[in-house]
Order: sequence, then structure tokens, then C-alpha cells
Amino acid sequence: MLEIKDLTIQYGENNTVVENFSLNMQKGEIISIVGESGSGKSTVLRSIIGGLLGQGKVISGDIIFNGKSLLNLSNNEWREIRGTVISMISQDCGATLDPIRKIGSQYIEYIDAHTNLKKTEAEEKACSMLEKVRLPEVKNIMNSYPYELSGGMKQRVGIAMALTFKPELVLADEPTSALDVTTQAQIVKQMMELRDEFNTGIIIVTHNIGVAAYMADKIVVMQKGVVVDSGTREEVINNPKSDYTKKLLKSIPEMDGERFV
Ligand SMILES: Nc1ncnc2c1ncn2[C@@H]1O[C@H](COP(=O)(O)OP(=O)(O)OP(=O)(O)O)[C@@H](O)[C@H]1O
Repeated sequence: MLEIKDLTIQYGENNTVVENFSLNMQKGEIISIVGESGSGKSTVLRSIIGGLLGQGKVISGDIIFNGKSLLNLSNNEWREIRGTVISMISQDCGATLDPIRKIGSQYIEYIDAHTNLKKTEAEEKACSMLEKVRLPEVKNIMNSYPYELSGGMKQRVGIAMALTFKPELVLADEPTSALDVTTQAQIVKQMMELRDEFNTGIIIVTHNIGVAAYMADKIVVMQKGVVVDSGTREEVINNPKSDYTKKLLKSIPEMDGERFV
């Protein structure tokens, strides 16, 4: 479904931040990109959805999605795909909700922008997605302002919205790192359930190799813009090639002498 070949990305003239990044992803797979701050994880994710910031540009390599390069799509083509076929969940997607408008009207407007559903149908769709991310009493939530919800609940609303159109590919940039540990675990579990239900492919960027080890089919480890380990979860965890990955794996907490992953 997605093939990234030897991708090199620069900000400005000579500031190469990602070098020769490659990845191969099948439908419904979960891939985790792990690495320290500044290693280029978010840059890779943003390049996939055509949203590099500032002076960022792909200077070589290719990103092929269902047989077609994503690098030269027009704005119109992106409008067709973004949010529906490929969607993005950021660390604070809940925080992007407009604070002075009720969740329901924002959600219905979002559905309206992409479909021709009647208002009642859009409302039903929104409610059913909010239920899928296990929010309680969804009618009340539709009637609430964002400030009336906790951070975890707002994040779930953001995740529900990103999944509304059953995207083939979800790009999740540290989707749980702003939340407490219990909520993190719940959201990770729900993303996995949604993959099982919709066969959505997910690329999840995280600092936490424990999260990657728990949910990913494949793991890519980045350090300073370069891939230092890549393979199935088992390959990377049981047989890491780089010292950096070994160090990350050692940092995972142990329970009763067994690694807690
Ligand atoms: N808009 C930008 N303009 C210039 N340089 C940038 C820009 N965005 C990121 N960079 C640089 O690119 C490098 C990679 O950043 P990136 O955000 O992709 O890393 P990351 O691994 O996602 O880090 P984090 O986990 O902190 O989000 C860093 O050196 C960063 O300073």
C-alpha cells in the first residue's frame, strides 16, 4: 500500500534532517517509528501527507501510495485524499477544536466538508464514531464545549474525527504522549481495535519503544535522521542491530525480571 524509497528531506538549502529513509507497508499494518527528539520522525510523517513545514522539501527519493507517487499531487488531489484516505492524528489534535463551539456542530461541519450526508445522518455518524473510541454518553459530548471535556476525552474526539471516513492510512504523531499512562494505554488499545475493524494501516511515531513493542507489526528506529534499525517487531526487539536500539530496549521497565513490553 505504501512504499517510501530512499527519502531525503532538507529544511532550507543544506540542512539535511532525514537521509535515505525507506519503508514498506501493507494494508492494515501498524508500523512504529521510534527515536529521540529531533531524529526526524515527525518530518517523515509530515512528508507523507504533503505537509512539510517551513522550508522543508523532499530532495530525493519517492513516496508511493497505492501505486502512485504522493510527491507531485496537486492541491485539488490532496483535498480529495487528506482527512479521508490518509489522515493524521497529532499529539494535541483535541486542542485544535474550536473552544467556543460545541463539539457536535464542529464534527457535523467536518463531515459536511467531505460528504453530502443530511444533517441527521452526519449526526448519527459522528455519534457512532465517538462510541467507537469509547466515549461515554455521546449525545452529551456532542452538546459540550471542548473546555468541558478532559484532555483525554478531547484527544479521543480528535481521533474519532480522524477515523470518520475509514482512512486507509492513519499517521499518528505521538498521539498519546500528552496523556496520563492509563489513558495512553486505553487509546493505544482502541487504535488497535480500529485497525482490526477497518483494516486501517497506522504509522505511529513515538519516543516510547515500549508502546512500539506493544502495538506495532514493524518497527523503524531513527537516530539523527537515519534509520538505524528496521524490521518486524520480533526482529528489532530480539535482534537489534544498532547500539542505540539496544540502549532503548534496556530502558524498558521490567516486571518480575521479565521485560514489560
Ligand atoms: N519547520 C522546520 N524548519 C527547520 N527545521 C526544522 C523544522 N521542523 C523540524 N526541523 C528540524 O528537523 C529535525 C528533525 O525534526 P523532527 O521534528 O522531524 O524530529 P522528531 O524526531 O519528530 O522530534 P520530536 O520527537 O521532538 O518531535 C530537527 O533538527 C528539527 O530542528
